[in-house]
Amino acid sequence: SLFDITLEDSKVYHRLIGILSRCLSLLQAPFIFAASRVRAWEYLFRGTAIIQNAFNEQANGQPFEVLAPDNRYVFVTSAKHIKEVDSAPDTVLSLQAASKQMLQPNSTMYGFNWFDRRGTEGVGFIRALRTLLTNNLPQILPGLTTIIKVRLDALHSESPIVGALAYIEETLICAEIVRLVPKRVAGLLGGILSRRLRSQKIIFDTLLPVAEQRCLEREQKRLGQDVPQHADCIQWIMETSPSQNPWSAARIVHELMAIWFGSVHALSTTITFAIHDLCLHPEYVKPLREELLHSYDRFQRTALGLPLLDSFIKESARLTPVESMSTRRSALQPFTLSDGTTVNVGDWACTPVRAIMQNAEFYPEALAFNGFRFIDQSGVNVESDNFKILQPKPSKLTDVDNTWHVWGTGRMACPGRFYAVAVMKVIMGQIIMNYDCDLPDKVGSRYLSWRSTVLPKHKTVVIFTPLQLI
Ligand code: HEM
Repeated sequence: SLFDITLEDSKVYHRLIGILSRCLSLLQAPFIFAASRVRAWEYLFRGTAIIQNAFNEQANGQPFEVLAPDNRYVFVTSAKHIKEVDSAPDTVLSLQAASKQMLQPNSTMYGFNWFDRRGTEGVGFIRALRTLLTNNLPQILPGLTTIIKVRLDALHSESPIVGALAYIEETLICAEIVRLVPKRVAGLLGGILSRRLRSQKIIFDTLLPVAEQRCLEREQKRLGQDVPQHADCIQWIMETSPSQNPWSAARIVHELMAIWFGSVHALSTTITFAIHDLCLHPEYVKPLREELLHSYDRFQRTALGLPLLDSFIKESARLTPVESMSTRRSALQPFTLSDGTTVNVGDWACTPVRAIMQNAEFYPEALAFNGFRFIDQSGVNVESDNFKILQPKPSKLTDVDNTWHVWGTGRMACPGRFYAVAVMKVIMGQIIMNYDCDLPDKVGSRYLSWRSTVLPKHKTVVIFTPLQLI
């Protein structure tokens, strides 16, 4: 009957549609996969923009995901989720495992291979840096001021000088290569590269005899002999290492190399951007110079003060942070946030530090440079109307909170931040008090972007003119 034919036809039709849509979905799956892989590789070159776009489009207080060739990143944005990440045990979400993946220490730090789990060999370095180094700043700063002053003079007469950052650059490049090649060849390639990298060997060989002497003195002290007193990081790292199983000289040097990496790169880049900002906003030079001439000596003696400079560097770090990703934790076990988002083994939980710091919800006139936005109005006298104190609450560069993730968040926030800020103030202070700076090309691009990191371009020129010559 007509009805039977129609029914039969419609069955054939539906079957055909079914086959067609299965074929399409079979074709679509590889297409979607290929597109997501292309996007993952794009992350290497446009990571900062990709994170920002994902934050703008998807976040709204919720976690969002970004893919890289070797990782899935789950960005958390709300105070609640940040707390959940911070409270996860070190056996589940690990900062050390994330750092290990980033730096590939086995290939870049002279065979150092630290444990994924934090605290396996103690966390003495926290006391060494957060407490002992910070407490000793008043003793360190006068000497450091002299070193920086002499070094700036030398740089000025010999410029351009490069090479001081070779260890950091070689470490990053080597670690990136090892991260991106297939796992089967990563070990072999890492071995070849590490034998060819000279800077890590030079650092290791230079520090080893010093650490050996300190270990010898440790032994002599144990036997009741008189030994020299040392107040420096080598000594503090040695003294805060596990007492049951005292570290060898090589182990101490490895720890120093890891800390060195973490400290030098972020510090030098942050200062470079702050110098650029001084050139781009010259109206800040006068009040900053006045503050320094009036209060630098006190700062040198106490490591405290200089609120205008503090706020200026903070504003520079807010608008040009070195990193767009903070609070990195690699999942050693699956982890689920309270909204159901999962972080699988090998994925990272992290925070979008740049996007949060440039969010108008937390920072009024978020994209405008306001060098004194963080100062406490009651304590400082800034005469010009050009300088707006925009934040509802004053804050310091060393602060850590849910809208300021430059130092990480929660219990693992950077223990070197008090030292880092003091060093930045010494360098910026010496530059502002002794030089006028100028950026001849104010409109050209000054940054390189790789993954979530922004670096100043080598070819960006800043002219330093000594003040007495003006
Ligand atoms: C501008 C300079 C610096 C920046 C932006 C910076 C930033 C950071 C960040 C984001 C973390 C991760 C915290 C987390 O994930 O919650 C960290 C950790 C760390 N930083 Fe810094 N840092 C700087 C300078 C320094 C300096 C100068 C030192 C040493 C003197 C240092 C030593 C460390 C150490 C040892 C850790 C690991 C902490 C842990 O495992 O608990 N940093 N830093």
